[in-house]
Amino acid sequence: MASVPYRKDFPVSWEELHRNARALSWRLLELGPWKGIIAITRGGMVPAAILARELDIRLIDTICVTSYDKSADNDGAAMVRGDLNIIKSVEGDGEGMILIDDLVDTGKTAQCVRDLLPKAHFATIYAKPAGKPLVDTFITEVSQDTWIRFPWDMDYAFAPPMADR
Ligand SMILES: O=P(O)(O)OC[C@H]1O[C@H](OP(=O)(O)OP(=O)(O)O)[C@H](O)[C@@H]1O
Ligand SMILES: Nc1nc2[nH]cnc2c(=O)[nH]1
Ligand SMILES: [Mg+2]
Repeated sequence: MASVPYRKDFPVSWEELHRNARALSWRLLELGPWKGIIAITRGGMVPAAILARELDIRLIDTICVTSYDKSADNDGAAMVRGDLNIIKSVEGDGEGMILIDDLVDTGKTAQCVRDLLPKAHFATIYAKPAGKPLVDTFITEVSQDTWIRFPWDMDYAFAPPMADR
C-alpha cells in the first residue's frame, strides 16, 4: 500500500488514554481467561500496565521492536520508516497471551509480531484502516491520514488564539 501523508493531528490526553484502555480491558475480560500480557515496546507498555491492573494479570513480558528511523527528526509524524528490528522476542507461540500495542497504522509492526506469536490475541487501543484487519480487538478507529499524539510524547504548551494561527 502506498504511504498516506499525515494531514490531521489527534492529540490524546492521559485521561482519554486511560478511559480507552479500560474500555479495552472490558472487552478482553469477556474473552479470557488469559495467561499473561506481552507488551510491544515501547507504545504498548502503558496500555499493558492498565490492562494488567484491570484484568489482575501479573505475568507481563515484552517484545522489543524498533521500526521508525529516529534520525529524521524528533517529530514522529515526520519520521522516515525504517526496517523493523526485533531486539528481544518471546518464547512460544503466544497461546493464551494478550499481545498489546498502542496502535496499528500500516500494519507492518503487527504483521511482524503476529508472525512470531501466531496464537496470541492482538489488541490495540487505536487502529487505522490499513492495519485494522490484523487486530483481534481494538477500541477506536482513526483515519489513515491522522497522526495520533500520545500523552507521553507531549507537554503542556501555550496555544495561540485560533484567529492568530
Ligand atoms: O502499523 P505500523 O505502521 O507498524 O505502526 C505502528 C507502530 O508504530 C508505533 O511504534 P514505533 O515504532 O513508532 O515505536 P515506539 O512504540 O517505541 O514509539 C506504534 O507504537 C506501533 O508499534
Ligand atoms: N505516535 C504515533 N506513532 C505512530 N506510529 C505509526 N503511526 C503512529 C501515530 O499515528 N502516532
Ligand atoms: Mg510501537
